[in-house]
Amino acid sequence: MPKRADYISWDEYFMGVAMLSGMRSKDPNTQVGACIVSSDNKILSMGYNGFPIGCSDDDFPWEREGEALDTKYLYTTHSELNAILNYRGGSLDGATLYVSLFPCNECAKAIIQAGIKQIVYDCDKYADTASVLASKRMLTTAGVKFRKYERTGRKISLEL
Ligand SMILES: Nc1nc(=O)n([C@H]2C[C@H](O)[C@@H](COP(=O)(O)O)O2)cc1CO
Ligand SMILES: [Zn+2]
Repeated sequence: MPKRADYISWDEYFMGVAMLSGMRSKDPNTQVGACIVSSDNKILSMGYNGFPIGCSDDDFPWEREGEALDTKYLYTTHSELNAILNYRGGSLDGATLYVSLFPCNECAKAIIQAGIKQIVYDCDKYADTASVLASKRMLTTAGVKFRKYERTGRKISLEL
């Protein structure tokens, strides 16, 4: 009997895990998920965007606009940083980051400093912002490769 032919690819698997992780986010506007993978295809860590541990999802603001202190932006940890910080195994040198939204400049710094060498991203909806332009400049200069995830159109259902 031949092996199954319709199994998911590595890219579908890791981006799928990143997106599943993003589904844990409480952010009402943008849910982001990240998955860090070793060069031999082992999942090392995952993360999603949210407030730091101990900072209640119910007490801190989810607003996008208003006084800076009353918006989420000063308080959220991005999925990529959470994935880096969640890793307890040692070095991330040479790893690949799968992320559902292109990393900002602050996460780019953490990615570079952690030794992550590739990024596979899905959405790039903030491509025109200074944050993402600065991010791409740093990543390119530091030799971190990035490529857009190629959607296959395959429906992956988790209905149980
Ligand atoms: N790469 C990213 N990873 C992230 O985890 N985030 C988080 C921060 C916020 O919680 C949310 C963005 O909110 P909004 O401005 O689209 O309503 O996504 C944002 C970016 C964008 O650079
Ligand atoms: Zn970020």
